[in-house]
Amino acid sequence: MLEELLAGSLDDARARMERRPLRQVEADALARPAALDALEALAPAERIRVIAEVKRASPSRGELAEIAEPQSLAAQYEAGGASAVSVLTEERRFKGSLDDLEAVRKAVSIPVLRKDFIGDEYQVLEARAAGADLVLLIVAALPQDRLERLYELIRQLGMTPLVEAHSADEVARAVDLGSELIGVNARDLRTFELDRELFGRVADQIPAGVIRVAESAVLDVADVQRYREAGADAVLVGEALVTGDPIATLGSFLSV
Ligand SMILES: O=P(O)(O)OC[C@@H](O)[C@@H](O)c1c[nH]c2ccccc12
Repeated sequence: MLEELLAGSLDDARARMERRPLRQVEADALARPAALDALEALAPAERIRVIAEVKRASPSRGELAEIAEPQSLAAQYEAGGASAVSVLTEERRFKGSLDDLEAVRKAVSIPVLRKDFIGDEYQVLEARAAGADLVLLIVAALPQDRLERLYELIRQLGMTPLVEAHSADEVARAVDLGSELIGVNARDLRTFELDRELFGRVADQIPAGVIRVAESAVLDVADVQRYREAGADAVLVGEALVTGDPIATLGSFLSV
């Protein structure tokens, strides 16, 4: 499944590149005001931080919510105390787009993450051209040399890579990169199975000073509490926010 998702995102990017050549996207990326400092926005604090996700659907959970105006949802996330907004830009299975990201970027003043299956430079440039401050890199989807190249490009463009792992080995690869922001996804993107204990098992492998993010299946306050106790600096939450009252849900998560 992960291979299929990555191939789909890369195909869609190639189709966009026919209309908007790399050099043009690069010029747009470089013309943007500087990216926001996501490491500062997500720095460990007394309270857990929330990265709130704009998510309409997913292959594992199906349709989640009609989100006609991603910018209004994101504004609610900011008002509710989120530290950053994640925007799914994958079109086929998550029903997102780069237009969603651009609209969100205009509506909030906290950092915005491009959440997609990133495999080439064009997608990274597009992210910056649309105003992203952070870009997700999924360790399981990329060989180490490609991971390193994309990681460096994200940094050169002034953005912050969020490096996502789903095993002890993948956490080791994320640490080897020198990553300052590491996400542990409870969901296996190959099988879609959940492992809620994974974060607790690998958290100690992440060096002090690196920001630790627990991702996926954070549905209630007890999940947030469990991750906080296991050492999470932040949680990345989609479903619970798009299917409920975002402000009230954020409030309860932030009171942990
Ligand atoms: O909706 P949830 O279970 O709260 O999950 C959010 C986020 O962690 C999830 O969307 C996600 C994490 N890593 C990904 C990689 C690709 C696509 C999606 C994801």
